Amino acid sequence: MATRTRSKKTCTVIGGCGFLGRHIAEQLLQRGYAVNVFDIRTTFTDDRIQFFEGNLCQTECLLPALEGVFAVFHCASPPYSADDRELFYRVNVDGTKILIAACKQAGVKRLVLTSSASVVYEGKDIKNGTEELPYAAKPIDYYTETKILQEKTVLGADSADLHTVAIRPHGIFGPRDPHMLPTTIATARAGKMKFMIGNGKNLVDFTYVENVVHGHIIAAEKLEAGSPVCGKAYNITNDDPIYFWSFLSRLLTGLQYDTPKYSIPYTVIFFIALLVQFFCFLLRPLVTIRPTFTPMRVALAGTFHYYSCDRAKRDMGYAPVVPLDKGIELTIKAFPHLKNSRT
Ligand SMILES: NC(=O)C1=CN([C@@H]2O[C@H](COP(=O)(O)OP(=O)(O)OC[C@H]3O[C@@H](n4cnc5c(N)ncnc54)[C@H](O)[C@@H]3O)[C@@H](O)[C@H]2O)C=CC1
Ligand SMILES: CC(C)=CCC[C@@H](C)[C@H]1CC[C@H]2C3=C(CC[C@]12C)[C@@]1(C)CCC(=O)C[C@@H]1CC3
Repeated sequence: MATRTRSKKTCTVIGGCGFLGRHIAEQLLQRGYAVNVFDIRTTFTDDRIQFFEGNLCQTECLLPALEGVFAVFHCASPPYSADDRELFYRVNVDGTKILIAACKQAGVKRLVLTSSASVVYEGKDIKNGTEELPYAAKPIDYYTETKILQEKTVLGADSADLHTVAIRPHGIFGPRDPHMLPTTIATARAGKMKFMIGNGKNLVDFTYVENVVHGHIIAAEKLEAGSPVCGKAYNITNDDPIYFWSFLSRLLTGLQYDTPKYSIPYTVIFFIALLVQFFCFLLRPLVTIRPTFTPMRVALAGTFHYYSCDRAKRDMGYAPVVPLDKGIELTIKAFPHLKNSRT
């Protein structure tokens, strides 16, 4: 049972049992806040945290977790790999509207949304992209389509009653990451990490989770009447783009797997991924096949996508707190169970 001191400000983390949400909750505790976690599942226990299990689409579940709260961090979402349009719309779009209304009802004054830098990405190169870029007219998947609608809704709700801000991280990695590192290792274990997509020289942002957390917390602290952060979106990265394949190779070598030795031209593999997607679609009535290399993953692996975080530096004094090399080292250390046992 969480013990509360009157003097402590309380924050609620929606999606606080997920990868990023749990890191936000733990860092808030470190910085002296009391913490509520709201999630549809409970994945860990901590005596200092008050847990609320429920669906954010239900106001009656949300309200008890929002009473008397200083700031709400909204980082709940279905996983980006879920191929379920209806679920994305229900949680990211409808659920976010329900959360905004519940925040207003509970008198919450600050709402920080975890958006994504990919709201402006259409599968084509982005180099040092700023927040001024237009939203993707053709988002690469339902995940991105609903992240755009979610961000517009949250920023549009900014008012004197409820101040809002959207943080746009990119390629989050770190201890307990359930996505990037496990997918990379699973691909290597399946023997599918033999080829590099393109020439390997496409720069991409990979952001250590503690930097993403730091961006969220300083944004919440700045979120008050008259502040430039109200109603705005902010890219939060490590400010140190790296070649996509160098990054993956460092994770692979760190866990003692071989790195890709050959490369295939980007357009060739993109075309193959499109063909595979088409055949999977034709076969759908008979069998469901989930290919590893979808056109979306090929695009993410073969194009430039790195972003400027100058706006966050200027408006909220953001600077990464963990350098990329250190982040990679800490991440590798956190996954001893994924080390290659065959070497
Ligand atoms: N992982 C990445 O590289 C990036 C993630 N993001 C965003 O960061 C946020 C957090 O992502 P992760 O921590 O990686 O994902 P995650 O899947 O680890 O965490 C999401 C959490 O939301 C919870 N959730 C889902 N639906 C819910 C519902 N209806 N009600 C209550 N809780 C619900 C899940 O149970 C889970 O614990 C998401 O909004 C995602 O779009 C943005 C950019 C990059
Ligand atoms: C080729 C191969 C097997 C690569 C493995 C790494 C990928 C799993 C990641 C590389 C770039 C990542 C990324 C995301 C998820 C994981 C990757 C595809 C996001 C789609 C996660 C959600 C977002 O908001 C945007 C991210 C962009 C980069």
